[in-house]
Amino acid sequence: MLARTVEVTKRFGDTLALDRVSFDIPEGGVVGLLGPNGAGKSTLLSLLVGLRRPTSGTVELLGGDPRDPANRRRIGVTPQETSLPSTLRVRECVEFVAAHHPDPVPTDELLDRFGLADLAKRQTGGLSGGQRRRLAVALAFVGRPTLVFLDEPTTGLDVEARRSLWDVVRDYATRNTVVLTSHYLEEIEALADRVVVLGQGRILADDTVAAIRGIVGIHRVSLRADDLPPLPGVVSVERTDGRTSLLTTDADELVRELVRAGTTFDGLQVQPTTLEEAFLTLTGK
Ligand SMILES: Nc1ncnc2c1ncn2[C@@H]1O[C@H](COP(=O)(O)OP(=O)(O)OP(=O)(O)O)[C@@H](O)[C@H]1O
Repeated sequence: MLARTVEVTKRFGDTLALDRVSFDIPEGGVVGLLGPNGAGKSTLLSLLVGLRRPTSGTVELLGGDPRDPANRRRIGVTPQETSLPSTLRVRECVEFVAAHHPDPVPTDELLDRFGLADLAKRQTGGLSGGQRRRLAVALAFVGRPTLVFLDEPTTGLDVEARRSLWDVVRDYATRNTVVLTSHYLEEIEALADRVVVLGQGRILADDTVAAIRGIVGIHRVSLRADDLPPLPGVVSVERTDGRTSLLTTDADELVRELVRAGTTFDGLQVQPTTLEEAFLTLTGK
């Protein structure tokens, strides 16, 4: 086990950012943390990497305290927002970080791996947002970390840059371990086998990507009808202002069944649900 939290709660004043979160990071592969804005993903990472202390509960990193520098030296982190000294050149940034590690990746190799070789001499202040983001992610890998934490690593990257970063992460995770956060199931699907879904500070699901995909495939079908026949895949029903709203795992089949049953209805709408909505419905909160 590389890291774990046990019954971890984190409060910021009145805000309950994490609510009794227990979660393990075993060795090898990619763990995806998925959740909407404010779910607690960044807070969870900040506790795991020793930047913050939990209000209660315990956090372990590499068998010890995440605040111990000896443990932190073996991890790599890219926070959600990074500021790079604007007058330093790209190569100088990498060399600066490399100087803090006993066995860093050679600078040219790292720049090449992250598609930064042509930018080596540029000052970071002149880089585009996406180029800066790529450098910030690259810096997490300089020290050959056992465990890498990436908070929304591909924010601001174009499709090509995103795909090539995915390749690097995937390759790294064949020998080491990566934890990454994202709002997008697609990103996690491209990289991780396991997804931990956070919502309102709680773990809503911890499962394979395939299982989570099934849950997120839920749609909201809403319509006006007096009487509804039994319908397939329905996980919840709400009635407001004369409209009925059904959450279903198979919207197509539900609509076919409505027609087949000769139901009288109007105002039909089919919408994808948000992640949060899908999970909150399923967990009955
Ligand atoms: N330093 C802080 N002071 C006060 N509240 C905070 C602080 N950091 C986080 N929070 C609150 O804790 C909750 C969880 O925030 P967190 O940043 O962990 O969410 P997130 O899942 O990373 O969201 P996002 O996807 O927007 O980055 C939010 O309600 C946030 O407003």
